[in-house]
Amino acid sequence: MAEKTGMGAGGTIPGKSLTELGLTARGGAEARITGLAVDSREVRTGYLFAAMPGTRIHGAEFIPAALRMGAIAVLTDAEGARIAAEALAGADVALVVAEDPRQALACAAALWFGAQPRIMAAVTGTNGKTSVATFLRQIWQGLGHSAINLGTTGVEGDFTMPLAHTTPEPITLHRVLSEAAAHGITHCAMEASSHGLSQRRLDGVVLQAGGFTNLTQDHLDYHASFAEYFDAKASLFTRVLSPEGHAVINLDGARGADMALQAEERGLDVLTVGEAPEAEMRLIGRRFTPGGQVLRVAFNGIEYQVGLDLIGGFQGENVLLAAGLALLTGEAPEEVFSVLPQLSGVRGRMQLAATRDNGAGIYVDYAHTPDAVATALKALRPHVMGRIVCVVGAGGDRDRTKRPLMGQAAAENADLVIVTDDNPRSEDPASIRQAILMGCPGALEVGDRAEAILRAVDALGPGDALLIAGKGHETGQTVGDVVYPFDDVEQASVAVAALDGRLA
Ligand SMILES: CC(=O)N[C@H]1[C@@H](OP(=O)(O)OP(=O)(O)OC[C@H]2O[C@@H](n3ccc(=O)[nH]c3=O)[C@H](O)[C@@H]2O)O[C@H](CO)[C@@H](O)[C@@H]1O[C@H](C)C(=O)N[C@@H](C)C(=O)N[C@H](CCC(=O)O)C(=O)O
Ligand SMILES: Nc1ncnc2c1ncn2[C@@H]1O[C@H](COP(=O)(O)OP(=O)(O)OP(=O)(O)O)[C@@H](O)[C@H]1O
Ligand SMILES: N[C@H](CCC[C@H](N)C(=O)O)C(=O)O
Ligand SMILES: [Mg+2]
Repeated sequence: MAEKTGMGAGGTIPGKSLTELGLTARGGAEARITGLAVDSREVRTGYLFAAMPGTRIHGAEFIPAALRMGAIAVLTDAEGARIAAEALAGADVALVVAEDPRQALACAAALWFGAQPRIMAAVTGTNGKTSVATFLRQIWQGLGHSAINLGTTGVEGDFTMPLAHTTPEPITLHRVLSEAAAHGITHCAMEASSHGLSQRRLDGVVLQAGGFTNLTQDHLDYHASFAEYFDAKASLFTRVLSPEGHAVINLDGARGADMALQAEERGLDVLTVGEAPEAEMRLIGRRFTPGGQVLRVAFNGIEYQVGLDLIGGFQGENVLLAAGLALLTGEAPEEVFSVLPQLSGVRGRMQLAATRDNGAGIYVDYAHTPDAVATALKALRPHVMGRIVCVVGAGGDRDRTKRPLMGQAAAENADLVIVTDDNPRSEDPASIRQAILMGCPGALEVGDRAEAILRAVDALGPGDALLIAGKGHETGQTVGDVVYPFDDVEQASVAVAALDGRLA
Protein backbone atom coordinates (compact mmCIF):
# COMPACT_ATOMS: atom_id res chain seq x y z
CA MET A 1 0.00 0.00 0.00
CA ALA A 2 1.33 3.44 -0.84
CA GLU A 3 1.46 5.70 2.17
CA LYS A 4 0.41 9.27 1.49
CA THR A 5 2.96 11.34 3.31
CA GLY A 6 1.68 14.80 2.44
CA MET A 7 -1.09 16.35 4.53
CA GLY A 8 -2.41 19.79 4.03
CA ALA A 9 -4.89 22.17 5.48
CA GLY A 10 -7.64 20.73 3.30
CA GLY A 11 -9.83 23.75 4.01
CA THR A 12 -10.53 22.75 7.60
CA ILE A 13 -7.17 23.06 9.37
CA PRO A 14 -5.88 26.67 9.37
CA GLY A 15 -2.31 27.16 8.12
CA LYS A 16 0.48 27.49 10.64
CA SER A 17 3.59 29.64 10.75
CA LEU A 18 7.03 28.05 10.82
CA THR A 19 7.52 29.40 14.34
CA GLU A 20 4.38 27.61 15.48
CA LEU A 21 6.00 24.43 14.16
CA GLY A 22 9.22 25.07 16.06
CA LEU A 23 11.16 25.95 12.89
CA THR A 24 13.34 28.99 12.22
CA ALA A 25 13.97 30.00 8.65
CA ARG A 26 17.27 31.51 7.47
CA GLY A 27 17.06 35.28 7.32
CA GLY A 28 14.04 35.20 9.62
CA ALA A 29 11.52 34.67 6.79
CA GLU A 30 8.16 33.91 8.37
CA ALA A 31 6.13 31.79 6.01
CA ARG A 32 2.64 30.55 6.81
CA ILE A 33 2.35 27.08 5.40
CA THR A 34 -0.66 25.01 4.39
CA GLY A 35 0.78 21.52 4.74
CA LEU A 36 3.86 19.29 5.09
CA ALA A 37 5.29 16.73 2.66
CA VAL A 38 8.40 14.56 2.73
CA ASP A 39 7.91 13.49 -0.90
CA SER A 40 8.09 16.15 -3.59
CA ARG A 41 5.28 14.42 -5.50
CA GLU A 42 2.89 15.14 -2.65
CA VAL A 43 3.67 18.84 -2.31
CA ARG A 44 0.76 21.25 -2.87
CA THR A 45 0.60 25.05 -3.02
CA GLY A 46 1.81 26.63 0.20
CA TYR A 47 3.47 23.47 1.58
CA LEU A 48 6.71 22.95 3.47
CA PHE A 49 8.82 20.32 1.68
CA ALA A 50 11.05 18.30 4.00
CA ALA A 51 14.11 17.34 1.92
CA MET A 52 15.66 14.51 3.92
CA PRO A 53 18.96 12.73 3.37
CA GLY A 54 17.87 9.31 2.10
CA THR A 55 19.54 5.95 1.76
CA ARG A 56 19.44 6.13 -2.03
CA ILE A 57 19.38 9.84 -2.79
CA HIS A 58 19.23 13.17 -0.93
CA GLY A 59 15.69 14.57 -0.93
CA ALA A 60 17.24 17.96 -1.79
CA GLU A 61 17.58 16.69 -5.36
CA PHE A 62 13.80 17.11 -5.52
CA ILE A 63 13.68 20.70 -4.22
CA PRO A 64 13.27 22.16 -7.74
CA ALA A 65 10.34 19.77 -8.32
CA ALA A 66 8.83 20.68 -4.94
CA LEU A 67 9.08 24.39 -5.75
CA ARG A 68 7.33 23.78 -9.07
CA MET A 69 4.56 21.99 -7.14
CA GLY A 70 4.07 25.10 -4.98
CA ALA A 71 6.30 24.64 -1.91
CA ILE A 72 6.93 27.93 -0.11
CA ALA A 73 9.22 26.53 2.59
CA VAL A 74 11.96 23.90 2.63
CA LEU A 75 13.37 22.01 5.61
CA THR A 76 16.70 20.29 5.01
CA ASP A 77 20.26 19.88 6.33
CA ALA A 78 23.44 21.74 5.37
CA GLU A 79 24.22 19.22 2.64
CA GLY A 80 20.71 19.62 1.23
CA ALA A 81 21.08 23.40 1.18
CA ARG A 82 24.34 22.95 -0.74
CA ILE A 83 22.84 20.50 -3.21
CA ALA A 84 19.91 22.81 -4.02
CA ALA A 85 21.78 26.12 -3.62
CA GLU A 86 21.06 27.21 -7.18
CA ALA A 87 17.33 26.42 -7.11
CA LEU A 88 16.96 28.02 -3.68
CA ALA A 89 18.89 31.19 -4.56
CA GLY A 90 16.44 32.33 -7.18
CA ALA A 91 13.26 31.29 -5.34
CA ASP A 92 10.98 33.09 -2.91
CA VAL A 93 11.18 30.33 -0.34
CA ALA A 94 11.70 30.13 3.42
CA LEU A 95 14.70 27.87 4.04
CA VAL A 96 15.09 26.00 7.32
CA VAL A 97 18.47 24.31 7.72
CA ALA A 98 18.50 21.93 10.68
CA GLU A 99 21.36 19.90 12.11
CA ASP A 100 18.94 17.00 12.56
CA PRO A 101 16.23 17.62 9.96
CA ARG A 102 14.44 14.34 10.64
CA GLN A 103 13.97 15.26 14.29
CA ALA A 104 12.85 18.76 13.29
CA LEU A 105 10.31 17.19 10.91
CA ALA A 106 9.05 14.83 13.61
CA CYS A 107 8.45 17.70 16.03
CA ALA A 108 6.92 19.91 13.30
CA ALA A 109 4.52 17.10 12.31
CA ALA A 110 3.46 16.67 15.95
CA LEU A 111 2.78 20.41 16.23
CA TRP A 112 1.02 20.53 12.85
CA PHE A 113 -1.50 17.84 13.77
CA GLY A 114 -1.56 18.84 17.43
CA ALA A 115 -3.33 15.82 18.98
CA GLN A 116 -2.57 12.24 19.97
CA PRO A 117 -4.12 9.68 22.31
CA ARG A 118 -3.51 10.75 25.91
CA ILE A 119 -1.74 7.55 26.97
CA MET A 120 0.92 6.20 24.64
CA ALA A 121 3.47 3.40 24.95
CA ALA A 122 6.02 2.25 22.38
CA VAL A 123 7.51 -1.24 22.12
CA THR A 124 10.90 -2.01 20.61
CA GLY A 125 13.05 -5.11 20.10
CA THR A 126 13.84 -7.51 17.25
CA ASN A 127 10.91 -9.86 17.77
CA GLY A 128 7.61 -9.47 19.61
CA LYS A 129 6.74 -5.79 19.03
CA THR A 130 3.45 -6.43 17.22
CA SER A 131 2.52 -9.12 19.72
CA VAL A 132 3.18 -6.94 22.79
CA ALA A 133 1.47 -3.90 21.26
CA THR A 134 -1.59 -6.00 20.40
CA PHE A 135 -1.77 -7.58 23.87
CA LEU A 136 -1.42 -4.17 25.52
CA ARG A 137 -4.25 -2.80 23.36
CA GLN A 138 -6.41 -5.80 24.34
CA ILE A 139 -5.63 -5.29 28.04
CA TRP A 140 -6.63 -1.62 27.83
CA GLN A 141 -9.82 -2.53 25.98
CA GLY A 142 -10.58 -5.20 28.59
CA LEU A 143 -10.33 -2.48 31.23
CA GLY A 144 -12.81 -0.29 29.40
CA HIS A 145 -10.54 2.10 27.50
CA SER A 146 -10.79 3.09 23.83
CA ALA A 147 -7.52 1.74 22.54
CA ILE A 148 -5.50 0.96 19.42
CA ASN A 149 -2.25 -0.73 18.49
CA LEU A 150 -0.24 0.73 15.63
CA GLY A 151 2.46 -1.09 13.67
CA THR A 152 3.16 -3.93 11.22
CA THR A 153 -0.47 -5.03 11.09
CA GLY A 154 -1.73 -1.44 10.62
CA VAL A 155 -3.89 0.36 13.16
CA GLU A 156 -6.11 -2.11 15.00
CA GLY A 157 -8.60 -1.94 17.85
CA ASP A 158 -11.25 0.73 18.33
CA PHE A 159 -10.02 2.60 15.24
CA THR A 160 -8.56 0.86 12.20
CA MET A 161 -6.43 1.89 9.24
CA PRO A 162 -3.92 0.13 6.99
CA LEU A 163 -0.25 1.24 7.17
CA ALA A 164 2.71 0.63 4.87
CA HIS A 165 5.37 0.72 7.61
CA THR A 166 5.77 -0.70 11.10
CA THR A 167 6.67 2.79 12.32
CA PRO A 168 5.31 5.27 9.74
CA GLU A 169 7.23 8.41 8.83
CA PRO A 170 6.22 11.34 11.06
CA ILE A 171 3.67 13.04 8.81
CA THR A 172 1.67 9.84 8.39
CA LEU A 173 2.18 8.90 12.04
CA HIS A 174 0.87 12.16 13.46
CA ARG A 175 -2.00 12.32 10.96
CA VAL A 176 -3.09 8.85 12.14
CA LEU A 177 -2.61 9.70 15.83
CA SER A 178 -4.62 12.92 15.53
CA GLU A 179 -7.42 11.10 13.66
CA ALA A 180 -7.44 8.40 16.34
CA ALA A 181 -7.64 11.05 19.07
CA ALA A 182 -10.51 12.72 17.20
CA HIS A 183 -12.30 9.34 17.23
CA GLY A 184 -12.04 9.26 21.02
CA ILE A 185 -9.04 6.92 21.30
CA THR A 186 -7.36 7.53 24.64
CA HIS A 187 -4.77 4.71 24.63
CA CYS A 188 -2.28 3.73 21.91
CA ALA A 189 0.42 1.04 21.88
CA MET A 190 2.81 1.58 18.99
CA GLU A 191 5.78 -0.30 17.57
CA ALA A 192 9.16 1.40 17.38
CA SER A 193 11.17 -0.26 14.60
CA SER A 194 14.93 0.28 14.44
CA HIS A 195 14.49 2.08 11.09
CA GLY A 196 11.83 4.24 12.71
CA LEU A 197 14.06 5.07 15.68
CA SER A 198 17.17 5.81 13.65
CA GLN A 199 15.15 7.97 11.23
CA ARG A 200 13.56 9.81 14.20
CA ARG A 201 10.08 8.88 12.94
CA LEU A 202 8.56 8.87 16.45
CA ASP A 203 10.57 11.65 18.08
CA GLY A 204 7.53 13.95 18.17
CA VAL A 205 5.27 11.49 20.00
CA VAL A 206 4.68 12.06 23.72
CA LEU A 207 5.18 8.64 25.32
CA GLN A 208 4.48 7.63 28.89
CA ALA A 209 6.26 4.29 28.62
CA GLY A 210 8.54 2.16 26.46
CA GLY A 211 8.89 -1.63 26.35
CA PHE A 212 11.81 -3.83 25.24
CA THR A 213 11.42 -7.45 24.11
CA ASN A 214 14.85 -8.71 22.96
CA LEU A 215 17.66 -7.97 20.53
CA THR A 216 19.01 -10.58 18.12
CA GLN A 217 20.15 -10.45 14.52
CA ASP A 218 18.11 -8.60 11.87
CA HIS A 219 18.42 -5.60 9.58
CA LEU A 220 22.20 -5.71 9.26
CA ASP A 221 21.66 -4.51 5.69
CA TYR A 222 20.58 -1.15 7.13
CA HIS A 223 22.58 -0.85 10.36
CA ALA A 224 26.36 -0.89 9.91
CA SER A 225 26.93 -3.20 12.89
CA PHE A 226 25.11 -5.00 15.67
CA ALA A 227 26.28 -2.28 18.07
CA GLU A 228 24.65 0.36 15.88
CA TYR A 229 21.46 -1.72 15.76
CA PHE A 230 21.49 -1.92 19.58
CA ASP A 231 21.99 1.85 19.84
CA ALA A 232 19.06 2.47 17.48
CA LYS A 233 16.78 0.35 19.68
CA ALA A 234 18.22 1.86 22.87
CA SER A 235 17.41 5.35 21.63
CA LEU A 236 13.76 4.73 22.54
CA PHE A 237 14.95 4.90 26.17
CA THR A 238 17.92 7.24 25.81
CA ARG A 239 16.32 9.86 23.55
CA VAL A 240 12.64 9.47 22.67
CA LEU A 241 11.15 8.91 26.13
CA SER A 242 11.41 11.89 28.43
CA PRO A 243 13.42 11.29 31.65
CA GLU A 244 10.08 11.24 33.53
CA GLY A 245 8.98 8.22 31.46
CA HIS A 246 8.69 4.56 32.38
CA ALA A 247 10.42 1.51 30.87
CA VAL A 248 9.47 -2.16 31.00
CA ILE A 249 12.28 -4.54 30.10
CA ASN A 250 12.05 -8.27 29.43
CA LEU A 251 15.10 -9.50 31.34
CA ASP A 252 14.84 -12.95 29.70
CA GLY A 253 15.23 -11.41 26.24
CA ALA A 254 18.70 -11.22 24.68
CA ARG A 255 20.37 -7.92 25.75
CA GLY A 256 17.59 -7.25 28.26
CA ALA A 257 20.01 -6.50 31.12
CA ASP A 258 22.00 -4.08 28.91
CA MET A 259 18.83 -2.29 27.89
CA ALA A 260 17.67 -2.00 31.51
CA LEU A 261 21.00 -0.35 32.31
CA GLN A 262 20.55 2.19 29.52
CA ALA A 263 17.06 3.03 30.75
CA GLU A 264 18.23 3.34 34.36
CA GLU A 265 21.14 5.59 33.38
CA ARG A 266 18.65 7.89 31.69
CA GLY A 267 16.78 8.08 34.98
CA LEU A 268 13.63 6.31 33.75
CA ASP A 269 11.40 4.41 36.14
CA VAL A 270 12.26 0.82 35.14
CA LEU A 271 10.17 -2.31 35.69
CA THR A 272 11.88 -5.60 34.86
CA VAL A 273 9.88 -8.70 33.94
CA GLY A 274 10.79 -12.33 33.26
CA GLU A 275 11.93 -15.60 34.82
CA ALA A 276 15.24 -14.09 35.92
CA PRO A 277 15.47 -14.11 39.75
CA GLU A 278 16.04 -10.34 39.85
CA ALA A 279 12.93 -9.56 37.75
CA GLU A 280 10.42 -7.38 39.63
CA MET A 281 7.45 -8.97 37.87
CA ARG A 282 8.63 -12.55 38.01
CA LEU A 283 7.46 -15.62 36.17
CA ILE A 284 7.79 -18.24 38.91
CA GLY A 285 6.08 -21.14 37.19
CA ARG A 286 4.63 -22.25 33.88
CA ARG A 287 2.70 -25.30 32.70
CA PHE A 288 1.85 -25.94 29.06
CA THR A 289 -1.65 -27.17 28.27
CA PRO A 290 -2.85 -28.61 24.92
CA GLY A 291 -4.11 -25.21 23.76
CA GLY A 292 -1.98 -22.80 25.75
CA GLN A 293 -0.24 -22.29 29.08
CA VAL A 294 -0.80 -21.41 32.73
CA LEU A 295 1.59 -18.88 34.29
CA ARG A 296 2.35 -18.15 37.93
CA VAL A 297 3.54 -14.61 38.34
CA ALA A 298 4.82 -12.83 41.45
CA PHE A 299 4.49 -9.06 41.66
CA ASN A 300 4.72 -6.78 44.67
CA GLY A 301 4.54 -9.73 47.07
CA ILE A 302 1.36 -11.17 45.53
CA GLU A 303 1.14 -14.32 43.38
CA TYR A 304 -1.19 -14.43 40.40
CA GLN A 305 -2.18 -17.49 38.36
CA VAL A 306 -3.00 -16.72 34.74
CA GLY A 307 -4.35 -19.10 32.09
CA LEU A 308 -3.56 -18.08 28.49
CA ASP A 309 -5.02 -19.53 25.29
CA LEU A 310 -1.67 -18.87 23.59
CA ILE A 311 0.81 -21.43 22.29
CA GLY A 312 4.50 -20.76 22.95
CA GLY A 313 6.50 -19.67 25.96
CA PHE A 314 7.54 -16.51 24.13
CA GLN A 315 3.93 -15.43 23.97
CA GLY A 316 3.84 -15.66 27.76
CA GLU A 317 6.92 -13.37 27.85
CA ASN A 318 5.17 -10.92 25.53
CA VAL A 319 2.02 -10.94 27.69
CA LEU A 320 4.07 -10.12 30.82
CA LEU A 321 5.73 -7.20 29.03
CA ALA A 322 2.32 -5.91 27.94
CA ALA A 323 1.01 -6.31 31.50
CA GLY A 324 4.00 -4.31 32.79
CA LEU A 325 3.27 -1.52 30.33
CA ALA A 326 -0.38 -1.45 31.40
CA LEU A 327 0.72 -1.12 35.05
CA LEU A 328 3.14 1.71 34.34
CA THR A 329 0.52 3.58 32.34
CA GLY A 330 -1.81 3.69 35.31
CA GLU A 331 -3.74 0.41 35.63
CA ALA A 332 -4.10 -1.52 38.91
CA PRO A 333 -2.30 -4.91 39.12
CA GLU A 334 -5.31 -6.99 40.17
CA GLU A 335 -7.34 -5.55 37.28
CA VAL A 336 -4.56 -6.14 34.74
CA PHE A 337 -4.02 -9.76 35.84
CA SER A 338 -7.78 -10.38 35.79
CA VAL A 339 -8.10 -9.55 32.07
CA LEU A 340 -5.05 -11.51 30.83
CA PRO A 341 -7.00 -14.81 30.37
CA GLN A 342 -9.19 -13.01 27.81
CA LEU A 343 -6.28 -12.20 25.50
CA SER A 344 -6.53 -13.67 22.05
CA GLY A 345 -3.63 -14.57 19.77
CA VAL A 346 -2.25 -12.16 17.20
CA ARG A 347 -3.04 -12.93 13.56
CA GLY A 348 -0.21 -14.93 11.98
CA ARG A 349 1.67 -15.52 15.25
CA MET A 350 1.56 -19.25 16.19
CA GLN A 351 -1.86 -19.32 14.58
CA LEU A 352 -3.43 -22.76 14.21
CA ALA A 353 -4.36 -22.44 10.53
CA ALA A 354 -5.68 -25.94 9.82
CA THR A 355 -5.72 -29.49 11.17
CA ARG A 356 -5.38 -32.64 9.09
CA ASP A 357 -7.83 -35.50 9.48
CA ASN A 358 -5.05 -37.44 11.22
CA GLY A 359 -4.85 -34.69 13.87
CA ALA A 360 -1.62 -33.04 12.69
CA GLY A 361 -1.74 -29.28 13.31
CA ILE A 362 -0.52 -26.61 10.88
CA TYR A 363 0.69 -23.36 12.41
CA VAL A 364 1.41 -20.08 10.65
CA ASP A 365 4.00 -17.83 12.27
CA TYR A 366 5.78 -14.60 11.35
CA ALA A 367 9.27 -15.84 12.28
CA HIS A 368 11.59 -14.00 9.88
CA THR A 369 14.81 -13.87 11.90
CA PRO A 370 17.12 -16.70 13.05
CA ASP A 371 16.07 -16.32 16.69
CA ALA A 372 12.38 -16.21 15.81
CA VAL A 373 12.62 -19.39 13.71
CA ALA A 374 14.34 -21.20 16.60
CA THR A 375 11.94 -19.76 19.18
CA ALA A 376 8.79 -20.62 17.22
CA LEU A 377 9.94 -24.20 16.55
CA LYS A 378 10.98 -24.72 20.18
CA ALA A 379 7.61 -23.32 21.26
CA LEU A 380 5.83 -26.04 19.29
CA ARG A 381 7.79 -28.94 20.86
CA PRO A 382 5.80 -29.31 24.09
CA HIS A 383 2.62 -29.58 22.00
CA VAL A 384 3.90 -32.15 19.47
CA MET A 385 4.37 -35.89 19.98
CA GLY A 386 5.69 -36.65 16.50
CA ARG A 387 7.87 -34.81 14.00
CA ILE A 388 7.97 -31.09 13.32
CA VAL A 389 8.10 -29.99 9.69
CA CYS A 390 9.12 -26.41 8.86
CA VAL A 391 8.55 -24.37 5.70
CA VAL A 392 10.94 -21.41 5.67
CA GLY A 393 12.12 -18.66 3.31
CA ALA A 394 13.83 -15.27 3.64
CA GLY A 395 12.95 -11.89 2.19
CA GLY A 396 14.83 -10.30 -0.70
CA ASP A 397 16.40 -6.82 -0.29
CA ARG A 398 16.83 -7.50 3.42
CA ASP A 399 19.74 -8.61 5.66
CA ARG A 400 21.56 -11.29 3.61
CA THR A 401 23.65 -12.54 6.50
CA LYS A 402 20.60 -13.81 8.38
CA ARG A 403 19.68 -16.32 5.63
CA PRO A 404 22.04 -19.25 6.45
CA LEU A 405 21.36 -18.63 10.15
CA MET A 406 17.63 -18.99 9.53
CA GLY A 407 18.31 -22.25 7.67
CA GLN A 408 20.46 -23.47 10.55
CA ALA A 409 17.81 -22.54 13.13
CA ALA A 410 15.24 -24.52 11.13
CA ALA A 411 17.51 -27.56 10.74
CA GLU A 412 18.40 -27.59 14.44
CA ASN A 413 14.81 -27.40 15.65
CA ALA A 414 12.71 -29.22 13.02
CA ASP A 415 12.79 -32.78 11.72
CA LEU A 416 12.11 -31.88 8.10
CA VAL A 417 12.83 -28.49 6.50
CA ILE A 418 11.46 -27.23 3.19
CA VAL A 419 13.14 -24.08 1.88
CA THR A 420 10.91 -21.86 -0.23
CA ASP A 421 10.38 -18.23 -1.33
CA ASP A 422 9.28 -15.34 0.89
CA ASN A 423 9.01 -11.97 -0.88
CA PRO A 424 12.10 -12.22 -3.12
CA ARG A 425 11.48 -8.58 -4.15
CA SER A 426 14.23 -7.46 -6.58
CA GLU A 427 16.52 -10.45 -5.91
CA ASP A 428 16.91 -13.78 -7.68
CA PRO A 429 14.75 -16.20 -5.60
CA ALA A 430 17.02 -19.19 -6.31
CA SER A 431 20.07 -17.45 -4.84
CA ILE A 432 18.14 -16.51 -1.68
CA ARG A 433 17.18 -20.17 -1.30
CA GLN A 434 20.81 -21.21 -1.85
CA ALA A 435 21.91 -18.90 0.96
CA ILE A 436 19.35 -20.43 3.33
CA LEU A 437 20.37 -23.95 2.25
CA MET A 438 23.96 -23.22 3.34
CA GLY A 439 22.59 -23.46 6.88
CA CYS A 440 20.44 -26.54 6.26
CA PRO A 441 22.05 -28.63 3.51
CA GLY A 442 19.72 -31.57 4.16
CA ALA A 443 16.59 -29.54 3.46
CA LEU A 444 14.24 -29.93 0.51
CA GLU A 445 14.09 -26.99 -1.92
CA VAL A 446 10.69 -26.07 -3.35
CA GLY A 447 10.63 -22.53 -4.73
CA ASP A 448 6.89 -22.23 -5.28
CA ARG A 449 5.45 -21.46 -1.82
CA ALA A 450 2.05 -23.05 -2.46
CA GLU A 451 3.72 -26.26 -3.59
CA ALA A 452 6.10 -26.18 -0.62
CA ILE A 453 3.13 -25.93 1.75
CA LEU A 454 1.29 -28.73 -0.06
CA ARG A 455 4.32 -31.03 0.17
CA ALA A 456 4.85 -30.17 3.82
CA VAL A 457 1.21 -30.85 4.68
CA ASP A 458 1.43 -34.13 2.74
CA ALA A 459 4.39 -35.17 4.90
CA LEU A 460 2.40 -34.88 8.16
CA GLY A 461 1.55 -38.08 9.98
CA PRO A 462 -0.53 -38.48 13.16
CA GLY A 463 1.07 -36.53 16.01
CA ASP A 464 3.17 -34.35 13.66
CA ALA A 465 2.96 -30.57 13.26
CA LEU A 466 3.96 -28.05 10.59
CA LEU A 467 5.28 -24.55 11.14
CA ILE A 468 4.95 -22.27 8.10
CA ALA A 469 7.39 -19.48 8.98
CA GLY A 470 7.96 -15.97 7.68
CA LYS A 471 4.76 -14.46 6.33
CA GLY A 472 2.35 -14.58 9.27
CA HIS A 473 -0.48 -12.12 8.56
CA GLU A 474 0.86 -11.10 5.13
CA THR A 475 -1.48 -11.46 2.20
CA GLY A 476 0.96 -11.11 -0.68
CA GLN A 477 4.11 -12.54 -2.23
CA THR A 478 6.29 -9.73 -3.59
CA VAL A 479 8.24 -10.75 -6.68
CA GLY A 480 9.99 -7.85 -8.37
CA ASP A 481 7.59 -4.94 -8.06
CA VAL A 482 4.48 -7.13 -8.26
CA VAL A 483 2.57 -8.28 -5.19
CA TYR A 484 0.77 -11.56 -5.93
CA PRO A 485 -2.07 -12.50 -3.57
CA PHE A 486 -0.78 -15.13 -1.15
CA ASP A 487 -1.93 -16.11 2.30
CA ASP A 488 -0.23 -18.91 4.28
CA VAL A 489 -3.36 -19.56 6.37
CA GLU A 490 -5.46 -19.93 3.25
CA GLN A 491 -2.86 -22.15 1.54
CA ALA A 492 -2.74 -24.41 4.59
CA SER A 493 -6.51 -24.95 4.36
CA VAL A 494 -6.34 -25.48 0.61
CA ALA A 495 -3.61 -28.10 1.05
CA VAL A 496 -5.54 -29.94 3.79
CA ALA A 497 -8.72 -29.86 1.70
CA ALA A 498 -6.89 -31.24 -1.32
CA LEU A 499 -5.07 -33.99 0.59
CA ASP A 500 -7.88 -35.05 2.91
CA GLY A 501 -10.46 -35.09 0.14
CA ARG A 502 -12.50 -32.21 1.55
CA LEU A 503 -12.82 -30.42 -1.81
CA ALA A 504 -16.38 -30.04 -3.08
C1 LIG B 1 15.44 2.18 4.32
C2 LIG B 1 14.25 3.02 4.65
O1 LIG B 1 13.74 2.95 5.73
N1 LIG B 1 13.80 3.82 3.68
C3 LIG B 1 12.67 4.71 3.92
C4 LIG B 1 13.14 6.13 3.69
O2 LIG B 1 13.58 6.17 2.39
P1 LIG B 1 14.92 6.89 2.04
O3 LIG B 1 15.13 8.01 3.00
O4 LIG B 1 15.99 5.91 1.93
O5 LIG B 1 14.48 7.46 0.61
P2 LIG B 1 15.25 7.67 -0.74
O6 LIG B 1 14.61 6.81 -1.74
O7 LIG B 1 16.74 7.65 -0.58
O8 LIG B 1 14.78 9.19 -1.07
C5 LIG B 1 15.25 10.29 -0.27
C6 LIG B 1 14.14 11.26 -0.03
O9 LIG B 1 13.68 11.75 -1.29
C7 LIG B 1 12.29 11.81 -1.28
N2 LIG B 1 11.79 11.74 -2.67
C8 LIG B 1 12.02 10.64 -3.43
C9 LIG B 1 11.54 10.58 -4.75
C10 LIG B 1 10.84 11.69 -5.28
O10 LIG B 1 10.40 11.74 -6.43
N3 LIG B 1 10.64 12.77 -4.46
C11 LIG B 1 11.10 12.82 -3.19
O11 LIG B 1 10.87 13.80 -2.50
C12 LIG B 1 11.86 10.64 -0.40
O12 LIG B 1 10.57 10.85 0.18
C13 LIG B 1 12.95 10.65 0.67
O13 LIG B 1 12.58 11.45 1.78
O14 LIG B 1 12.07 7.05 3.80
C14 LIG B 1 10.98 6.78 2.88
C15 LIG B 1 9.93 7.87 3.08
O15 LIG B 1 9.58 7.97 4.40
C16 LIG B 1 10.41 5.38 3.18
O16 LIG B 1 9.35 5.09 2.29
C17 LIG B 1 11.53 4.36 3.00
O17 LIG B 1 11.02 3.10 3.39
C18 LIG B 1 11.35 2.01 2.51
C19 LIG B 1 10.34 1.94 1.39
C20 LIG B 1 11.35 0.71 3.30
O18 LIG B 1 11.19 -0.33 2.74
N4 LIG B 1 11.56 0.76 4.58
C21 LIG B 1 11.54 -0.44 5.41
C22 LIG B 1 12.88 -1.19 5.35
C23 LIG B 1 11.27 0.01 6.82
O19 LIG B 1 11.29 1.20 7.14
N5 LIG B 1 11.02 -0.94 7.67
C24 LIG B 1 10.83 -0.65 9.07
C25 LIG B 1 11.18 -1.85 9.89
C26 LIG B 1 10.33 -3.08 9.80
C27 LIG B 1 10.76 -4.13 10.83
O20 LIG B 1 10.75 -3.87 12.03
O21 LIG B 1 11.16 -5.23 10.42
C28 LIG B 1 9.42 -0.11 9.32
O22 LIG B 1 9.25 0.62 10.32
O23 LIG B 1 8.52 -0.42 8.54
N1 LIG C 1 9.45 -12.57 22.80
C1 LIG C 1 9.86 -13.21 21.70
N2 LIG C 1 11.06 -13.84 21.66
C2 LIG C 1 11.49 -14.47 20.55
N3 LIG C 1 10.77 -14.55 19.41
C3 LIG C 1 9.58 -13.94 19.39
C4 LIG C 1 9.06 -13.23 20.51
N4 LIG C 1 7.87 -12.71 20.18
C5 LIG C 1 7.65 -13.06 18.91
N5 LIG C 1 8.66 -13.82 18.41
C6 LIG C 1 8.80 -14.37 17.07
O1 LIG C 1 8.83 -13.26 16.18
C7 LIG C 1 7.77 -13.33 15.23
C8 LIG C 1 7.24 -11.96 14.95
O2 LIG C 1 6.54 -11.50 16.09
P1 LIG C 1 6.00 -10.01 16.09
O3 LIG C 1 5.30 -9.76 14.83
O4 LIG C 1 5.30 -9.79 17.36
O5 LIG C 1 7.41 -9.25 16.09
P2 LIG C 1 7.81 -7.82 15.57
O6 LIG C 1 8.93 -7.39 16.45
O7 LIG C 1 6.62 -6.96 15.55
O8 LIG C 1 8.31 -8.06 14.08
P3 LIG C 1 8.58 -6.92 12.94
O9 LIG C 1 10.03 -6.55 13.10
O10 LIG C 1 8.31 -7.57 11.67
O11 LIG C 1 7.68 -5.78 13.22
C9 LIG C 1 6.74 -14.26 15.87
O12 LIG C 1 5.93 -14.82 14.88
C10 LIG C 1 7.64 -15.25 16.58
O13 LIG C 1 8.14 -16.20 15.69
N1 LIG D 1 9.31 -6.06 8.86
C1 LIG D 1 10.07 -7.12 8.23
C2 LIG D 1 9.11 -8.11 7.72
C3 LIG D 1 9.76 -9.32 7.07
C4 LIG D 1 8.74 -10.33 6.66
C5 LIG D 1 9.21 -11.34 5.67
N2 LIG D 1 8.06 -11.96 5.10
C6 LIG D 1 10.08 -10.70 4.59
O1 LIG D 1 9.53 -10.28 3.60
O2 LIG D 1 11.31 -10.66 4.76
C7 LIG D 1 10.95 -6.55 7.14
O3 LIG D 1 10.47 -5.78 6.33
O4 LIG D 1 12.12 -6.87 7.15
MG1 LIG E 1 5.89 -5.81 14.04
